[in-house]
Amino acid sequence: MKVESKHIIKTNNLSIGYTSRKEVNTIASNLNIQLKKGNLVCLLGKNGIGKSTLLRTLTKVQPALNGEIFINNQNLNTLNNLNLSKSLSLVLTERLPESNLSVFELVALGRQPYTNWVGKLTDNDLQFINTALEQTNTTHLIHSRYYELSDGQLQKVLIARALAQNTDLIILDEPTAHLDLHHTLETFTLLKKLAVNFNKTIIVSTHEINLALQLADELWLMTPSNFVSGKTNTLIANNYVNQLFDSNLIHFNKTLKQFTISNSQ
Ligand SMILES: Nc1ncnc2c1ncn2[C@@H]1O[C@H](COP(=O)(O)OP(=O)(O)OP(=O)(O)O)[C@@H](O)[C@H]1O
Repeated sequence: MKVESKHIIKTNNLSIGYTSRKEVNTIASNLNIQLKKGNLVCLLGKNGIGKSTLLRTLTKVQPALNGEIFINNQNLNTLNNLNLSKSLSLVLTERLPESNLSVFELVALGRQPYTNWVGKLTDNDLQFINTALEQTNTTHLIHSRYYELSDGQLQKVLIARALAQNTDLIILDEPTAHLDLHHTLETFTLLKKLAVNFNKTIIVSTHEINLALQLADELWLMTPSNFVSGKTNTLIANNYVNQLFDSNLIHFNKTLKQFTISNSQ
């Protein structure tokens, strides 16, 4: 009998990167990720290290260079788009193409995998949409047009769309990049709540390192030499966190569990 793993995401010797006609640019290789359900994971690493590339590969937005990815024990390559969109939702930072959609219509798109061919929304769909708007504090924007939203408002609406999609796994690429401190905290608190109260698995790439250290159940750290994952305290104790930046300007204070500015003297 085949024993199925409990991992919502599992990778075998995954390599990520880009292929052009002339060459292969490998960003990271031999990634063996195993993630259990119900965790808030923060993916950390300096600019250009490959966080977006990893998230785009895990979500089939771009192909893996090598290796395998399993989502809920199913090989990503064998998942069709409908089943993929019932398994995971994705929040990217890139602006969508210009459109006339209202916030309601944008969030309603999250229900697309569940609606019939006419796309008629049921009471159940409306319930998911309204709850998603409430959870992200965007109900007041419901009639606004996409192009009228600030970057921060749009980010929250896109999170609402992912919530309306009601998937076990939600993957977000720098969701707080355009948010002020208050809204950043609000977003992270919401993500944590979704993991704790609703057993959602959330993977979020972020530069909010100090927040990640406080809130994440697990960290994924990308450095030029390796990829490590694990509980925050274990990674701190094993000196992985302080290797995130090769910089004289900041250092990691183990007692405070924070990066602080280095003494210039
Ligand atoms: N479409 C692309 N084609 C070729 N190379 C790319 C492409 N997109 C990104 N890269 C390269 O891949 C590397 C990793 O980029 P990526 O965007 O994944 O980093 P990141 O960790 O998300 O960075 P940031 O924190 O700045 O958003 C970079 O060297 C980047 O130049």
